[in-house]
This record gives sequence, C-alpha cells and structure tokens, in this order.
Amino acid sequence: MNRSARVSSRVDTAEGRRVRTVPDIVAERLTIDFRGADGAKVTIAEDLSFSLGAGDVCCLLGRSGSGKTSLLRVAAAMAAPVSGRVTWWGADIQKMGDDERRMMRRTRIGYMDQAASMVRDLTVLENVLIPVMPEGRAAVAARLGAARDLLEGFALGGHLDATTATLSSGERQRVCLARAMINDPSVLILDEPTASLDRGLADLVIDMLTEHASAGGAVLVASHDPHVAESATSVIRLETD
Ligand SMILES: Nc1ncnc2c1ncn2[C@@H]1O[C@H](COP(=O)(O)OP(=O)(O)OP(=O)(O)O)[C@@H](O)[C@H]1O
Repeated sequence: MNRSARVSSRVDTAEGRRVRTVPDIVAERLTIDFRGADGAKVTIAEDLSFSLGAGDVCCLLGRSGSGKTSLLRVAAAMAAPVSGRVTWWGADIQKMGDDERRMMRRTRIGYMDQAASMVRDLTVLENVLIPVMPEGRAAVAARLGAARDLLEGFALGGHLDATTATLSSGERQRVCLARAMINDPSVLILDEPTASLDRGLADLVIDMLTEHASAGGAVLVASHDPHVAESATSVIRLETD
C-alpha cells in the first residue's frame, strides 16, 4: 500500500496568528516507511516538509494507521526517518547525542504519548513532576505549586495524591498532558490528547492548546477530533493514495 502525506493549505484562526520568527521545529523532505508483517512496504510520508514556530497549532489528521504517531515520534526524535531531517531550533537532531536530545525533550519539548503512560508507583502529582526530577529536590519543590495548578486547571485537583491504578483513561490523559507542560516547554507534541475526554473536557484541552500558542508556544497534535483540527492554524493530512 502506498501512502503519501500532503500539507493542506494553512487555515488562520479567528484571532489571527503571531508573526513567525525562527521556527522551533523544521522537518525537511521526510520519508518514513516500514516493512509490514507481510514484507510489503508501508509508506507513512514521502518528501514531507513542514515547520512549526511561535503561534502555530499544527494538527495531524488521517485515518487510524495512517501514520500520525509515527510522524510525531520522528518530530520528537523518538524514531528516525528513512531520509530527510528534523531540526530543533536550527540543530539537526540526528547529530545530537542521546543525552542532549533527552534533555531538550524534557525541557523545551513536552511530549505526550497516545497510551498516556505513567509510572505506577508514583502519585498523580509525582508523575507530573517526573520531568523536573533530574534537576534535583530543590527544583521539584519549586515546581510543586505549578504542578498543582496544572492539575487543577485540568479538573484533577481532587486526584493529586491518587495512584495511577485508580484513574480513568481520560484522567490519565490529562495527567500526562500536565506532565508534558510542567517545564513550560515552547513546543508541545501531543498524540490524541482529547481521545478519552467528554466534550467539555476536550474543549478545555483545546483552549489550553490555543492559549499555549497565543503565548508564543507551538503545538504539533495528532487527533481524530474535528474540534482540534478547527482550532489549528494548519493541518497535515496523512492520506492513502
Ligand atoms: N516500528 C514499526 N514497525 C513496523 N510497522 C510500524 C511501526 N510503527 C508503526 N508501524 C505501522 O505504521 C502504520 C502507522 O502506524 P501509526 O501508529 O503511526 O498510525 P496512526 O495514524 O497513529 O494510527 P491511530 O490513529 O490508530 O493511532 C501502521 O500500519 C503500523 O502498523
């Protein structure tokens, strides 16, 4: 099966967009493919280029299995493309060491995976603080208030000391979103952040994404939710030919 990606025309939000400065993430001529179980090549993207900078909310659309997660993982340096390159603030991520990539992903790029993975033995509040932990106890103590504020903003104020086993999938999703945001990163890369949420909570998350962009941040988000696509400033559609 041959799949190709194309970038749809840019759609401006009603509030208008900020003037783009130096892009945070640039993807140049990406080709991403896999060998399926039957040995056939599955092409996710071919010669795909896009950039993401201050004020951008870019939404990846496509049916299930079209490659949204794969593209997010390449943009987040968690997987490599077959060809092409990704730069973060002008630096080629494939030329960075693992530690530098990890540090940047922890501090400047907040990533949320589709499975909303959490550490089971930690509380909700501790899970949100995981990206701060490498900075030491004082840094964790300094971010406690921010972690509480984020969780309260996502209607999870009553779950701060809960363990992950007691959470619903929608609650886990919002904990992971708060964790992606705890270091106040410029870029958020989010895989289906509204998938398990009712309309009210999904709209709360969408408001958060647009606020992040309005404050000069950038968002790359994969979603099946048409409301997310409507709120985006651009759309990348992964399609089957
Ligand atoms: N590491 C891998 N090796 C082989 N095939 C893979 C690998 N990762 C993903 N794929 C295949 O690539 C295709 C796209 O998967 P991906 O998870 O990126 O899609 P998606 O659009 O995010 O799907 P969904 O909307 O269901 O989450 C699928 O056919 C998947 O099986």
